[in-house]
Amino acid sequence: MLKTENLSVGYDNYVVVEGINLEIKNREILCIIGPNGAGKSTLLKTIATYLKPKRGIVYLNGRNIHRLSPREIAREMSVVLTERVNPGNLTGYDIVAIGRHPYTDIFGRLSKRDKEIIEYAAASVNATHLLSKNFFEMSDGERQKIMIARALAQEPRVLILDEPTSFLDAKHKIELTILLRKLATENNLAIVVTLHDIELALRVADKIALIKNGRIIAYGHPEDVMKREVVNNLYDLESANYSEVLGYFELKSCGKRDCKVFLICGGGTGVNVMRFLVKNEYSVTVGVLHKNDIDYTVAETMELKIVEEEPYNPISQKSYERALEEIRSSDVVIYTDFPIGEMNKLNKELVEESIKLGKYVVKYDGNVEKLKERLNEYHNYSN
Ligand SMILES: Nc1ncnc2c1ncn2[C@@H]1O[C@H](COP(=O)(O)OP(=O)(O)OP(=O)(O)O)[C@@H](O)[C@H]1O
Repeated sequence: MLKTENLSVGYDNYVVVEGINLEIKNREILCIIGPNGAGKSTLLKTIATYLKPKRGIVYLNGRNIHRLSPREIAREMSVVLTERVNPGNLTGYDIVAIGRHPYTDIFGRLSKRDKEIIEYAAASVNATHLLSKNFFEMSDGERQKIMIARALAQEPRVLILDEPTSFLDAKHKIELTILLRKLATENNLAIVVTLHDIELALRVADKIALIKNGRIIAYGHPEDVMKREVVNNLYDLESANYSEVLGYFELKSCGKRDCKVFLICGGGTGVNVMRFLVKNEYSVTVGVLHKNDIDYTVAETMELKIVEEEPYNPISQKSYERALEEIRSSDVVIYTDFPIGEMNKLNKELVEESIKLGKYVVKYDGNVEKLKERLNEYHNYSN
């Protein structure tokens, strides 16, 4: 449907991104990801013919898009940019109806079918209630929905969207990304979209292109592309790490606080405790964790110290001893309500041993406020 060949994009006297070779077929979503100012919008504007390429060609169905007439393009492709539009005193309906212009007569008269499509487009982004509202009275999120409905009313085969989720709340962000997936799969659309939400991109995109420093640094299936080093490098991350298993970031432990905590958990019961402790700059060691435990993944992403065990092996005496050694040098031991089985029963002994050693032992029962109170008690007591 859409292909760029050795494309360079930019403005009057400078190139922003060069050597862009991307291809998107119908039923596919291509997500463009990159830090602020990387050139994502510039690329989309060039594909959408609002800007001329500095070099190279954009093909739409095998034809150079920059040689097609605006009407020819409008019947194939619709574009939603982030720029604020000021359409004057128009209603949501009027705006969505603009999407029908490539199909109406010179007087812009709407047929019965046009009207049905307008209503269908609004309904598909949950914006029916906005059709009678004045555009200038809408919230940013409502405007965004109407602009997307306008693009859908155009019945495009290619849809270009620049940051379509930027003003939407969590529910509508998810709904919109699901809608994009549906439009691609069920309506055979080819969709090019820029998103800052990499977790959503990972979940809906068929292809992903990462832009940094004026070039595409990675391009392919998100599952192949979104590796820790690649994403960390994309955003020059220093205080967080991306995890491909979690599909998101975790803060890195800095351990600035002069309090060493040993956490005994497993099966995901430790995730919230780790997030709380890392946010509050505790120095944390976790164990004994099997390497296939989700708590291990989170701890490893946070770069916590881990006493680890191989998957599906019972905790060995060696790991147990290592954990005990860590506990001896810890100020506080926290344990969660972790499930106990043959593989991790020595973790229960670690809790008992911590009590015998006279450590300040706290049970986390799922309530962070209570955990915080117990830790404050410890701090007041130890001061
Ligand atoms: N109209 C313009 N004229 C000249 N330079 C521009 C223009 N618009 C953007 N730029 C510059 O081009 C570069 C890329 O901008 P662009 O808007 O494409 O980035 P982006 O990746 O979409 O960023 P963001 O994530 O912040 O939206 C930036 O350095 C920006 O300052």
